[in-house]
Amino acid sequence: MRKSIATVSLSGSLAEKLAAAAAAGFDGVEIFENDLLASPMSPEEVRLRAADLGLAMEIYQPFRDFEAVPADVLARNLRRAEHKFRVMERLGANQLLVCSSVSEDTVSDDALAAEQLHQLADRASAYGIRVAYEALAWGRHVNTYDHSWRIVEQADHPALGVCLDSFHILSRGSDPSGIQEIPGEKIFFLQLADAPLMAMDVLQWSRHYRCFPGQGGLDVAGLARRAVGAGYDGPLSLEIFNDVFRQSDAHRTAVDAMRSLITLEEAVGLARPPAPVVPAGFAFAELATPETDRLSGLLGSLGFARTGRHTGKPVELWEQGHARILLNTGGRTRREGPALAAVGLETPAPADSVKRAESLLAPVLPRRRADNDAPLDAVAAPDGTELFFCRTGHPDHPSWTADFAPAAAPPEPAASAGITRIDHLALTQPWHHFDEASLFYRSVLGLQPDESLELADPYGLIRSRAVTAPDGAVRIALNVAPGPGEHDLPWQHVTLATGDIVATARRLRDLGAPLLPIPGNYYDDLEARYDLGPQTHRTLRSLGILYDRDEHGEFFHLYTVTVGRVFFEIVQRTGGYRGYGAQNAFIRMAAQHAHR
Ligand SMILES: O=C(O)c1ccc(O)c(O)c1
Ligand SMILES: [Mg+2]
Repeated sequence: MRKSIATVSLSGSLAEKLAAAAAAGFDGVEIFENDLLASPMSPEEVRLRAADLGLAMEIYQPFRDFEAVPADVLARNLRRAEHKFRVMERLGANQLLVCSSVSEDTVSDDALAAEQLHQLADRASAYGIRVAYEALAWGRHVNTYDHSWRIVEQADHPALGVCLDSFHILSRGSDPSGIQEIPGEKIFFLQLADAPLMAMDVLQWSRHYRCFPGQGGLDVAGLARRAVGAGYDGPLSLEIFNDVFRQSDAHRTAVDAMRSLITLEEAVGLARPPAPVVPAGFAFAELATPETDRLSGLLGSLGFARTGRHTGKPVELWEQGHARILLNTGGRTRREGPALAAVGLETPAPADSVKRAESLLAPVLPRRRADNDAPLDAVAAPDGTELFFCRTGHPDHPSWTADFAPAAAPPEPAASAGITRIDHLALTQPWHHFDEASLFYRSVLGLQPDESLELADPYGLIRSRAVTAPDGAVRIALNVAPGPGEHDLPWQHVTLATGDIVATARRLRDLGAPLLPIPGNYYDDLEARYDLGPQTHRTLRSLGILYDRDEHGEFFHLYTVTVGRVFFEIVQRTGGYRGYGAQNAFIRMAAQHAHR
């Protein structure tokens, strides 16, 4: 189906919005009236510009407070409408969106509304224009889609239909199944918007918090499926009022928008991009660092051994169990010191992973490799982290590990601390790319986003949302501070799994690992919350291990201090625990501040 976006969803001037929409591959736009009014371009110039960019003028909007009014107000409203029709004629737009009235002039009288909308449609059709009537969720008398349809049906004019907007329908909890009762040719327009589930005034919610489908909690795909099922064949149009998008780069937002629509089309069964290849584990975590001393000391104290050196680049491979860490001194590093720069993901079919990523507009990175290196494809995640698609140690596939020569010095004997693999990675997102990131991981990699959490830090509030493979083999926690401040560059971490946290913790003490001290108050409270037996409570307290549980199992975790932007966490999950110890995050963050 045609893909469209409302200009209100993008930042900048009308010219910039059109350019961004076209560059991202949209077929058309909804022209938001204010964008035209504020533009130095005449309607004719806008029309030409859009045509040059290959963009159709899908609709002109909004026309407000029209229907079910006294005769004198109607006369004024029709006069107002004539002006709009003439502008639309110059613009080359042949549909006008009319929002249900919020005015004090409007009365609750469906017959009157229908009769007046009929008059409007009649005048519009003289210009070759159609009128799409949309029930705003906060409309004074008409605020549900079924009500708007009853009025349109009663008005019975070929140039009058409904505009369905997923936000207005789903935010009120209306049942979208009635959409199938509307004849497809009477659905003139379909606007798609998602939103995070929030308990708040619906107008504020709509004007500030809408987001692209797949980024919030509404079943937008389910609604679109019903409209298509009813026979709707107009464009799928994104109409997103969002405070963050208003100030973000329009080109980037438009790509995010397009990724959302492709994912929605796939969910609705309208398009079949290459299927997602869900990663089967972490191949490695790569830390960019100006020098290796501090990190190699830390890794050694965690029981890692340096097992290889890249044959062509200043990169070291450190291993323990199936956990692999790369230390890269060759890349660009920031003044904050070590940072998580790349992630290797195990995939059964790297070429298919790349195809999926490309079809969802993920930036595929040029291969930076020497001729004799194993081919390794990577895409850039929204925060710039490079994601490599790996097939480690598989006989039918070149393995990235072959590019590493065994370390000159043999690893320290039996230094292992019982770490088996990477459990999860925590990546910090720029605050204005957070929703983009969760959709990216979901659509490009097929990971499932968990619910969004808020974690209290002593100096701020961190929003956190994990994306997880169904089998838990890959988990990535996305964190963000909601505003500027100390957390512009917050910490990232690498979480390592052990099968025996107590044995690992003891071993780390012996190895001199720099562990994060946890306050005694935490353990006093833990005893109040859980009866784990005096012995376990003593052990957790003495080793600085934190504890959590959910309905599936238990979670034990401890932390190292922070080096540069990075720290390590070591965890033991039992019985299928799904979370990340979120309820302990404030203890950890306070301890990190205290330690600095
Ligand atoms: O918030 C509004 O006023 C508004 C305007 C036009 C729309 O299509 C809409 O969904 C909301
Ligand atoms: Mg709308």
